[in-house]
Amino acid sequence: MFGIQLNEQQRLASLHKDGPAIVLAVAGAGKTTTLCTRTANLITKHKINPKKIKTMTFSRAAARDMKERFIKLFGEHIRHIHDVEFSTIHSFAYSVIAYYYRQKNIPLIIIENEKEEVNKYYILKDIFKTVNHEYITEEQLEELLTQITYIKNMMLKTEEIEEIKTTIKNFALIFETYENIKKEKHYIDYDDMLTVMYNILIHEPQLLKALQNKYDYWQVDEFQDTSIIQYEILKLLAEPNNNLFCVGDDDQTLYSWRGSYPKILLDFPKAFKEAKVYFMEENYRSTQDIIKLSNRVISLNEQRYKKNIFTQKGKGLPVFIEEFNNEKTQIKTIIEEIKQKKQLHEVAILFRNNFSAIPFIDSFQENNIPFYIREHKMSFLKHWIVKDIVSFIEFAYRPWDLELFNNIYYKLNAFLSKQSILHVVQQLEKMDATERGEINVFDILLTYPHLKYYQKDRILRIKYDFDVFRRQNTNSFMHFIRKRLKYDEYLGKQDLTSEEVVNNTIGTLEYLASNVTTGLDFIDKINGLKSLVEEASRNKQKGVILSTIHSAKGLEFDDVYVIDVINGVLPNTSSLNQLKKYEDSSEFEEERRAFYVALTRARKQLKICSIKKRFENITEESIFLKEVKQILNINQLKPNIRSKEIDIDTTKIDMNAYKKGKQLKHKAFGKGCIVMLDDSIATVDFDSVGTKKVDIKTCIKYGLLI
Ligand SMILES: Nc1ncnc2c1ncn2[C@@H]1O[C@H](COP(=O)(O)OP(=O)(O)OP(=O)(O)O)[C@@H](O)[C@H]1O
Repeated sequence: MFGIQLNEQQRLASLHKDGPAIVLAVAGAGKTTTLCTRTANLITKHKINPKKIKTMTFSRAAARDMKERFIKLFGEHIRHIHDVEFSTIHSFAYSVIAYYYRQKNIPLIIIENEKEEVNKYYILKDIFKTVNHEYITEEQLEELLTQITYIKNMMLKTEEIEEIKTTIKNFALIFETYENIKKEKHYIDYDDMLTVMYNILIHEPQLLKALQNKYDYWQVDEFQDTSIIQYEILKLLAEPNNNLFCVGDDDQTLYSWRGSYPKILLDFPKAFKEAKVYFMEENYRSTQDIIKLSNRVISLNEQRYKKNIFTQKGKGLPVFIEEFNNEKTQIKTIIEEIKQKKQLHEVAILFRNNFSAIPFIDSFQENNIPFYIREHKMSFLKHWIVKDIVSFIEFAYRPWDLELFNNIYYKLNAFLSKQSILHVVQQLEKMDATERGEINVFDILLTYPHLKYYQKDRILRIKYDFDVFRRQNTNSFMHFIRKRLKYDEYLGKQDLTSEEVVNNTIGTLEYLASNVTTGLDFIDKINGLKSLVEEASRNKQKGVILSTIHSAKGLEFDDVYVIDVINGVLPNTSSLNQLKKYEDSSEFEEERRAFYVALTRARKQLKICSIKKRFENITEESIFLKEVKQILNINQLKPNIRSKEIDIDTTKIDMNAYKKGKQLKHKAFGKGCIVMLDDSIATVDFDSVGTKKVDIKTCIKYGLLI
């Protein structure tokens, strides 16, 4: 009726009206489409008030996308279409808590914002210091936060919390203290939104009843990422009619670290005996080659329900594997290819970690290529190592700035005591503003009477180094900070849970540093990137999409590049360690699911990109890439992809024709033009079949080059 030709399972699911139902489906099977159609059916066919339908999904961006899609599909048919609510369970919980606290006159203090005086980061750092008598590292703080999220989402009991695997000393005590402080002061963090809401629903039957009456139909997209507490909340809300309609795919579970519990998806029919189950295995998104590969990849996971994804679409373009020499050639090649594309918003670059995006953002800006970032939180730019490097450089130019000095003095390997710093503060207090603006903190430090001779030596040395560095004003600042100021040694001493993150952060900074001429330029670049990221994530302009795989869930694009497919990134180091040390494959399988999600985002063209060197370090081939090569039997194809031994006379190449993008004719593929020349390989964009790699000898033979 709405112009979409649904298949039988989709049709039945979209006509489902009352009682619980679950749609178990493969990627691209039309789960979201079915959920939207069902919503439209409820409104138009069964005359349900749009305000009575509540749909929830895993992220704010996903909720917004779903609403846009719903309006695009059914805007013409439904009058009050904007009344249908799409949200995350967290934002729904927040609105309930805010209402309840208002009624009870309880102050509601959210402690998520790092910039506010009271925030969870500060509280946890403080508790850690009191309990363990030492400062928490950024890595430990991250681990602590992840574990708190996990405990809350899994509704773990005290004895289970004590059993939890962690490197944090006195974890259970820290957790308990944190909970007590929040309770006493009415502080609420992100995870509490769920636990507090759950407790309200349990203890306030009237409010629960009101919510049950407010909505008649509850729907959940991406149900595989629902945690235990979210599930418990949903069950309470859906009572007594249990009009709970959920769609999901266990192969796309990506958030088990934060308590996603796909067993819920598969146990749904047991929990709701009267539940209707709909299965969907036909993919409507991608061409055959993409689907065949994705299916084979995910079939290598053991912890899954077997399904067989298929498509009726044509074979399409072959899946490309691109093995670049380093990150620079990866960027250069992809950018050159992108420049030839007409619909940039149909091109997505997907990555496992957001530091992979930084060099791309930098190059997109240089090449004037519009782009949109799905991730508003580019954690790389907020990373403590980035802050440290910026503080070092700024201090070199502002040696009187005590605040900067406070950020770095204990990272200089000078073993400075708190008393020596206090001495500096006291001396500064005696000076007037003009004097203060002219001194060098090191000079004051040297007047501290209790300095040991080796400390004096080190301070003089560091002061001298900073002076030389400032005078020279070159781009060797990374070397200066890492080697001369011995920041690498400081990093080596840190109790780091993720060496991978440190190496990649330093590597990315080295990459950015290689493109500037002075330390000050570098700071400008970092600040520029920060505003660029903010701008590009706010404005949903029609540009290339840069997204983590996690944020790309639910989306689709004509062309997809999955970049940095190397061991230590995809799959990540932690999953590889778990696998090697403990033969525990659960994390590794989650990484494979992430890879699967990335592959299945592509409609027409899929390129899996790896690099042999990353920031000058030799990389290890991704297990996933090896698997893909085996599946595609790529070793046989390899000579066609990169034919190394061609002896060509480069003087015969008409570079002008290439640069002007002159159209030339290939015997097999028809008209095309070369978009990129790399060693002995040309990337040719053919009108009929899209981009192909052709060795130059063939180009010459077929007249693409003369
Ligand atoms: N019956 C159909 N006929 C034609 N196209 C369809 C049909 N069902 C879905 N599609 C199209 O298939 C694509 C995938 O649909 P949708 O995003 O709803 O799948 P999904 O199961 O939610 O995907 P995923 O879980 O991978 O995010 C969309 O472009 C959608 O328009």
